[in-house]
Amino acid sequence: MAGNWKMNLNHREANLLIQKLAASLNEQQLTDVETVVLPPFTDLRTVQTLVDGDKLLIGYGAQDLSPHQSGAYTGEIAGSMLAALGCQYVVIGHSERRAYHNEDDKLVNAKVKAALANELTPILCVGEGLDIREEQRQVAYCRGQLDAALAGLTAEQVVKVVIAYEPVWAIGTGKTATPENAQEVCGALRALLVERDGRATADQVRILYGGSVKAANIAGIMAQPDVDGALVGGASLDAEEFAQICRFPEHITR
Ligand SMILES: O=C(CO)COP(=O)(O)O
Repeated sequence: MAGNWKMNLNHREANLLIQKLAASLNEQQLTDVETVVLPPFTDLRTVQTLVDGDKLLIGYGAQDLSPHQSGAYTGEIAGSMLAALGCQYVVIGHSERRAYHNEDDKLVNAKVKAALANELTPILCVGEGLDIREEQRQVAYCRGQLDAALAGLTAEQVVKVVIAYEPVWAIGTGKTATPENAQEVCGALRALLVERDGRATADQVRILYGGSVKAANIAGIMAQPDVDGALVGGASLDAEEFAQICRFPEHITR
């Protein structure tokens, strides 16, 4: 379960949210469900200090990285810098970056390679806009995005990638895809991985769903065979709500 904080919470607020989250989830729950936060860059040192100091079983990562290793790229953050801060994950190709920063498939592919070169796990986002959904082209569109993002990667590298299917029309809108909508595309993405690298590789890759995930709808989404987790935006800013999402196995067995 990964919480994408987007451009919210300064480092003091981050401190508070991590402490509340740690208090809401016991060690068993954090062992059963891998829990990850993805704060703004300026919060990462604070999160690292808390996680290390209190030995919290909470993973963390960044929301973007530069495709370059170092050099004259004003305003950019290199993968090696994130790794040095103990990050395990980095979001790549979020629809907000594709839309507001013109990130295309080629750049997304370069960023995936930069993440892997620095031993960071990419959380690679794909997802269709409303126009594509209305034309019922979501499967082909998302498969195309995934194929382009993974270009040139070996099967060994592909197993290290986490994929997040986030339909743009469901992000921050309160309109969650139905569990069947999520399964349709997540299943098609896994099928592409089978075609590309074989069943054994495809089965090891974790595929997340994202878009208006809340405690109230997580169980239905997680019950789908090709959904292995969630990428949560707004609801991850509320410690108790995010903790409830992370406790989803209890909802499923109930
Ligand atoms: O974009 C998202 C996570 O990356 C989803 O955001 P919301 O959960 O706020 O819809």
